[in-house]
Amino acid sequence: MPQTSNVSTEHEPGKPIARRASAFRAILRYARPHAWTFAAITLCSLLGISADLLQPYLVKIAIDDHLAAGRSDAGFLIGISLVYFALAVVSLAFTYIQNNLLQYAGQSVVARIRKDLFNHISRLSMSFFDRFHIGSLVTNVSSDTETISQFFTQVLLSIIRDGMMLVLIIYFMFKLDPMLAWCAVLILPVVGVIAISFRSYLRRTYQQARSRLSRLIAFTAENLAGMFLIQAFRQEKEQIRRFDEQNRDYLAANIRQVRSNVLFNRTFDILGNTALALIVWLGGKAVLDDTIQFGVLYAFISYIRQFFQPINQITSQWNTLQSTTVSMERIWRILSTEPDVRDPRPENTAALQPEDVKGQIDFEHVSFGYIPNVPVITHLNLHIAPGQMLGVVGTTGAGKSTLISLLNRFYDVTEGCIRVDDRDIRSIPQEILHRIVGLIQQEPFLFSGSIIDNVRLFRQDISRERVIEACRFVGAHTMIERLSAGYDTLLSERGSGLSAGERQLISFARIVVFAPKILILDEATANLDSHTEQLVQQALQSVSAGRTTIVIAHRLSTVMHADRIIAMKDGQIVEQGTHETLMALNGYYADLYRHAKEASSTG
Ligand SMILES: Nc1ncnc2c1ncn2[C@@H]1O[C@H](COP(=O)(O)OP(=O)(O)OP(=O)(O)O)[C@@H](O)[C@H]1O
Repeated sequence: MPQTSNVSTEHEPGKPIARRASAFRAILRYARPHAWTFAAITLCSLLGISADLLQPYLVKIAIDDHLAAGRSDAGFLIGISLVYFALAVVSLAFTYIQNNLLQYAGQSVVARIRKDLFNHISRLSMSFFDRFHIGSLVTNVSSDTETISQFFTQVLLSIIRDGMMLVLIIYFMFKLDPMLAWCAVLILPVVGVIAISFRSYLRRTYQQARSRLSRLIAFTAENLAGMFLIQAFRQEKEQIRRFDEQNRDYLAANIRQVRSNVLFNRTFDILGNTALALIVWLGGKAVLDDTIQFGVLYAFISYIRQFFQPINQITSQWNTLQSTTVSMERIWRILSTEPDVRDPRPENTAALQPEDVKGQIDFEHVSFGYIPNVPVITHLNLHIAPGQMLGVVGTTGAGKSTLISLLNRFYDVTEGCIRVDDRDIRSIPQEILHRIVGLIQQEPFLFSGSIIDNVRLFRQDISRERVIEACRFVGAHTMIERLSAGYDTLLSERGSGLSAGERQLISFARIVVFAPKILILDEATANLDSHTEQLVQQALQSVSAGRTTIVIAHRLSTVMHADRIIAMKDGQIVEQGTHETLMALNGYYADLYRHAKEASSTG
């Protein structure tokens, strides 16, 4: 089957470490164009840290070589103070430059990832959207990219800056006193063991919190979209109960995550303080025994304080690193998903321009199923002549919409082929195919924006005059003129300020502007009252002239006047002909017609 998944699902077995590593490498490649900036950040960090770490050493020189030695060289002390001040300024300047560069590079990298992610999702096939929750995708585009941003702006800085700081502190400590330095450094393996043993637990708690948040977002989005239905069926209480349950789950997971983070960080604080106490005791004893000078102990205590700062930083960034690897993996899972429906290779591409298309459609032995081994369409043959209007009827689940999805190449056929003007649609680039085939759905989708932009789908090369002309053509002009700001009226999300018929007329105008040679209406008049349906029917007459038109309808009155009607059942065409010939057959279509009539007279 063509729709076998290329996407790993949440529960996919496999090699998580290898998968995580390849996701990490792939995301890191986004930093490549900024390699020089990252090199400059490293240099600035090195200079800033060196300036920081030289300060205790200067104090040591002042104490041991001058104050303790009883020299009264005020000029020298002033000199040391000035150098100390200059070092502080140098450290500040380089830290400032380094932070600015890092924010610039990090945010640019993430903006690029976000752009690629959105572009990629837009190109993915419908089968991908069948498998992925919209809520999860929203989380991927918004919060996962934000977590990756933290990696580039915090974690990477910590690895560069704190890593170098740790090495330099160890260098200075050994230079001052190897015995005390060994005591400090021996603590490092303990730190390592604690970090590793916490690692998998922290990752698990983080993953749990994330997946519960995704679930909560998906639930909220779905409920907001279906609020009409929830209220109509008085399901508010049940939905609130389910929301509460998921909200509590998320809260519990979040608290678990925060608790384990705090435990992790406090363990490090205790470790740091223990080391400090040890050094004060050992170092103090050594000063009393006169084996080291007081200035050395002072500098050593300063370094040991700073020693735990980078370790603490790196380990606390460890948590962010955990979240980042999860986010990188989730984003990479999407970025590495290949669309099931692909454009043809250049050598297989049919030379077909939308304006030259006549509009002939052929389905040849077409079979298809959404799920492997569950066929929805089987060995279907259908010829539609250019300019013909074809009505498609059938009971629910018969496969009518699937037929349309296949013609649009939202999915690829499993067997057989579909041709437009004798060209296999798999040889037509999708961009061209979608200019040839226009689709009007039962619930036309309108974006937040003006009416003008909704008709021309934000394409600035389509003039306002052309939009107005199209609206006049479908009979929407008077209705639009009556709106508060006419064509510039801003529609709220999904056009909720307009009636179903008005939204439908706007989508007809869209078709006129984009002028596809083949027009598909999927139950486009199902939601309309009879007066609005009449308006839309008139618009349909005007719009379908000169176009091959396929009309899927539950209301058989919509397709009665079609040139030909096909009646579908279980993914096959069981009858076809004009309304009159099908009625004369007194078979499946006639049955549907009678049922529809009875339903409308009792309704
Ligand atoms: N995205 C999908 N994933 C899995 N199965 C699907 C999907 N879309 C449709 N189906 C199944 O395919 C079959 C045909 O569905 P289709 O939507 O084509 O029927 P239809 O004739 O248009 O029905 P209706 O008149 O109710 O819209 C149904 O059994 C349906 O459950």
